[in-house]
Amino acid sequence: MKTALTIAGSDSSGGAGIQADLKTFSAHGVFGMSVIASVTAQNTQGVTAVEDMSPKIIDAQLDAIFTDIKVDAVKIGMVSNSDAIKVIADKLKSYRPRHVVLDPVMVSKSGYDLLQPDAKQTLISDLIPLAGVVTPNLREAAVLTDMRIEGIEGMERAAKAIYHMGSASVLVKGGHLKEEPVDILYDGSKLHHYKGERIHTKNTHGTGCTLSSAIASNLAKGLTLDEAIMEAKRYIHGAIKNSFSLGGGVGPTNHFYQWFGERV
Ligand SMILES: Nc1ncnc2c1ncn2[C@@H]1O[C@H](COP(=O)(O)OP(=O)(O)OP(=O)(O)O)[C@@H](O)[C@H]1O
Ligand SMILES: Cc1ncc(CO)c(N)n1
Repeated sequence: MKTALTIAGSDSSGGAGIQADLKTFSAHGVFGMSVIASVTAQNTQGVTAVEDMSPKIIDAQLDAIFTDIKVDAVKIGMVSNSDAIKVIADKLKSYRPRHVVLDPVMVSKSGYDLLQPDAKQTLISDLIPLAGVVTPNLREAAVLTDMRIEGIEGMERAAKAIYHMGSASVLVKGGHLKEEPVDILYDGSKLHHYKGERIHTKNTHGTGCTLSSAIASNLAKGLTLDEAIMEAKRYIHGAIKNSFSLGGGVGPTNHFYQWFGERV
């Protein structure tokens, strides 16, 4: 069985973060593992508290996995501070996993800061150069590049600018566009557009985590990056289409509709 590791934050309500990642890996038939970098107290209405794990326990979790198990793909999500980012970068440099998908999580859908402002520079200098693909949303791409991004042309410029920070490729996600949600990849030579059809629902908690974990799962299974993204877009479309209301706020994506029916 292929394996995938998520290095990210825990979402107590199960819609985003580590929990969304592990559900996505399972739905792809990939064995999921986790390194918890932060714990968030969170529900469908917002984040109320965050506690970061110490660099020491992040380091120990990474060693425990990599000294024993072959990791086919790594997905990195919320890592909120510089020290944690540095530990992760050091371990990736020594263990060299084949595929690294970096989702540069910065702000929750409800507006809570998940990346400390002074950690942005460390993310750029230490982690982006180790990524096979970086998957910022519009806002994250704007923060990383200090650019204003409104439409497709801005997304293309941002993808190129982030590529020049050192990652092998960049997928700027268009979920927050006013029009159809097209995602744009720059791989150093070409721009690729992955089109989607907008689904009108309030229940989009965890879409970014789900997409990056689906890409990591597909890479673990041996798909090319282009195939991995196309397949992940198909997966996120179904997961949003079958998303559901849970709690009083933004409900989660649905990973299991393929087995348990169109609606839960
Ligand atoms: N309403 C929607 N209908 C169809 N596809 C969508 C919709 N919203 C987002 N997507 C797709 O979902 C994926 C995640 O994109 P999005 O821009 O929402 O990420 P994100 O902002 O990082 O998510 P999160 O807020 O969970 O961190 C992208 O492939 C995007 O095109
Ligand atoms: C722990 C965690 N990671 C990522 C997100 C995405 O916004 C979130 N809300 N919570």
